[in-house]
Amino acid sequence: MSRTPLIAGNWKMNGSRAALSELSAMVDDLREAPADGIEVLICPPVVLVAAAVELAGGVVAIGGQDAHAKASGAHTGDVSAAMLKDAGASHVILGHSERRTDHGEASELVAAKAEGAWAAGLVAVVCIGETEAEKNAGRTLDVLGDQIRRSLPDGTTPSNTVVAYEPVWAIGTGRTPTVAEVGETHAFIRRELARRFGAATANGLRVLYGGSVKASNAAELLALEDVDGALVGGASLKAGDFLPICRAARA
Ligand SMILES: O=C[C@H](O)COP(=O)(O)O
Repeated sequence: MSRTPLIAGNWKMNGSRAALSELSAMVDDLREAPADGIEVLICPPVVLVAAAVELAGGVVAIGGQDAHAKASGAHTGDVSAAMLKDAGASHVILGHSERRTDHGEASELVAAKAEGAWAAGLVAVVCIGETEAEKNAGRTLDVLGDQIRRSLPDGTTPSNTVVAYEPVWAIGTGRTPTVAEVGETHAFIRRELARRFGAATANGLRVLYGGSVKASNAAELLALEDVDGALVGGASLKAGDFLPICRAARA
């Protein structure tokens, strides 16, 4: 089955209204020379989502970086998926390792948030990944299998969910697994998805790789059979860094 590659940028807690000029540069470039057959998504801090949607003009999809599981209520400081949808977002990142670490988010909460995202009509980009200690203990596949079982709700489909594999130790460090390791891990994830949701769903689900993706390593990672795009952090902040990654994705 052919899966449309998705190149997603996660700005994390970076950016300001002035930084939206980088999004404008991405949009202008992609409008002039469309990356045919590729979807491009930028997830800015929540306060910039509405402005980003306007600037993106449908050329680049805009998403949030987290959302509460519920649609509304007494949850000071939180933002719901319905609010992101209302602001024009189409996707939301859930269960990023920084949320799991900084806010103690467990896989069950991530699954509840995914259901909340679906109810609002957003695509959930659900993140999984092992820590360095787990990798060194030889537990990578166990950890990923467990996160797939508990973070992805029944009802996961290729149209409501994207999976992002991010080895925690590769995030923002400049270190990545070897290309062969990424290929093997993604093949494992695809097999686990098939066990959980059946072959047809697993073959349709996009599985992104994230962790120190940059222009110089994007092509070899994105050429792998089971890698359907990238979740890019640092290299998504500047158009000059991000656009070459988009161009490296196979259509
Ligand atoms: O969500 C993005 C990832 O955490 C990757 O971040 P990075 O590209 O800066 O390593």
